[in-house]
Amino acid sequence: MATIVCEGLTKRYGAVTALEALDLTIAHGEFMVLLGPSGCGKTTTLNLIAGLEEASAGRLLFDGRDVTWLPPHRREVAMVFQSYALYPNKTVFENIAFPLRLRRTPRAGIERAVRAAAEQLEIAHLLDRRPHQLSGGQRQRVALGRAIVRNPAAFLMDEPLSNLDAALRLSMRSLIKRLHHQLRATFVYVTHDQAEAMTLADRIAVMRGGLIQQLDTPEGIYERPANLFVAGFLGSPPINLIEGRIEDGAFRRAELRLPAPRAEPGREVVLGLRPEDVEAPAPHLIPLAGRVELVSPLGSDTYAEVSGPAGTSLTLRVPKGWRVREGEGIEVGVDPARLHLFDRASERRIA
Ligand SMILES: Nc1ncnc2c1ncn2[C@@H]1O[C@H](COP(=O)(O)OP(=O)(O)OP(=O)(O)O)[C@@H](O)[C@H]1O
Repeated sequence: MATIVCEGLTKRYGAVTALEALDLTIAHGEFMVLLGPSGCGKTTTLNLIAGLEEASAGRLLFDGRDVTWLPPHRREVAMVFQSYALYPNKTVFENIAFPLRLRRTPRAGIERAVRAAAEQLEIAHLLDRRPHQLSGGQRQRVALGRAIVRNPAAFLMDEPLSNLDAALRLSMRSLIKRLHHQLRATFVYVTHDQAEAMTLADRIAVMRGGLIQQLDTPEGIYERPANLFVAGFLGSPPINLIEGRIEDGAFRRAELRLPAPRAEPGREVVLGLRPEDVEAPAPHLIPLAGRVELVSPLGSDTYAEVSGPAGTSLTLRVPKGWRVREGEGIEVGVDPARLHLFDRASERRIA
């Protein structure tokens, strides 16, 4: 296990700043997910931690020890890539055994470690095969096995599941979560998939443009997004964002009026309402009415595109048991405590 500390970690490629003075502490045994759109600096961060790239500025500490200039093989971290990076001519056994052969581990030790990892990953029956005789999911298990036998202080994973189909991604996600519980090692995991981030992470660092936008638990990020970018990036279907102004302790946009007691008057704001934060109307809820334009039944849930008050277009989750039809009216209730409010200019959360 290792605590990983990034202190002002910066990476420039010529004029491009891929990572801007990143401060991040990853605790012993923590599952940290770096989440963000393409080009936000996730892979750069992981490569710097692995030692595959050199920092332009800043420091990297493992358990208090400065490793900024240590070569990758002396960092005791294991990297797992999207592409698996297996040796095509070696068997599964030899692929997993490879790092131990490099270390000149005695044969009995190799045999024991490879078998144990293969059992853990449920690929013990595949040890004699070669990579081309395996499915994508099995190949990724081999890559994980090769990482496990090294017994590293930290596992670094760069989009390890993105080459797999949806069903397999789900089962591999569970496997990785189980491995984290069993191994009790520090995991740093890069993805642009919000569902993967939410289900795996102890904490998520949401990144954009080489900067961390928010660092919090999955619940914290979802319930209290720090800014408009984070609010829009997490949630499927995405959060409804409505521009308006604060007047008399309320959010106002034409005839639409919602309580916003904590915001200062005159402020230009954006109101956030998650599609699932509506329910059947009730006395303690604010009524919200509109016309159903489109119904999307997804099996477990049904969503409606609704033309709402003040020219808004909203996506709402239809309350359980309701039947809604396109072209008809709909009225739901909104709990004011579930609304999000952001400053329009700074895009930061107000309440
Ligand atoms: N070797 C390089 N030379 C020049 N620019 C680079 C290099 N590697 C990365 N960059 C730039 O640095 C920025 C961050 O890249 P990085 O790969 O860390 O992003 P990412 O969030 O991992 O994206 P993706 O999900 O697409 O892999 C991008 O603007 C990218 O174009």
